[in-house]
Amino acid sequence: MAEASSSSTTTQSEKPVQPEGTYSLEQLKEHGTRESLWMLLHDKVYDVTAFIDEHPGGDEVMIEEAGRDATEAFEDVGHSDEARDMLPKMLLGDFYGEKKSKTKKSFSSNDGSTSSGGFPIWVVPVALIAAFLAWRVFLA
Ligand code: HEM
Repeated sequence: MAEASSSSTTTQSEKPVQPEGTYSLEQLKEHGTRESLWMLLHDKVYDVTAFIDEHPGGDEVMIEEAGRDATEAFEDVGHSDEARDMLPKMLLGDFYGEKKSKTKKSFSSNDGSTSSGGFPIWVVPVALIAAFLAWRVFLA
């Protein structure tokens, strides 16, 4: 009854609210058997349970890709337009969140690079010494 959700102090600090009709990796993983088989193709989640036995490429490959991102496998086969036209019927919704369980891909800008605005501090004295030596050599 009480509809007092004005400025609710949500204690959900980490996770943003998942939009309705979207499916997360966790949900996808829960449907990884032939009893209930979901797969992710091009950021969309499909329920392919009823299609497993009808799949011209066999059920094994489908089960292998169950509950995960099957985009690469699907594209590697070079499925026909006919195959792609079957997809909308099995569509559940959009994918939500990260596809992989957070792979650490932090690019720590390595020192030593002369990239814009950041060269090692020792370059300055070395350059000065080199300049000084060059000056001496040419004047000698
Ligand atoms: C819902 C998703 C999928 C649909 C609707 C689908 C549909 C089809 C269809 C219609 C074919 C017949 C050939 C064609 O028209 O391209 C086929 C063949 C095949 N599919 Fe799928 N497929 C799906 C997912 C997958 C996945 C995830 C794999 C994993 C590798 C896969 C592997 C194959 C293979 C190996 C063939 C046999 C190709 C051949 O013998 O020439 N399919 N699929």
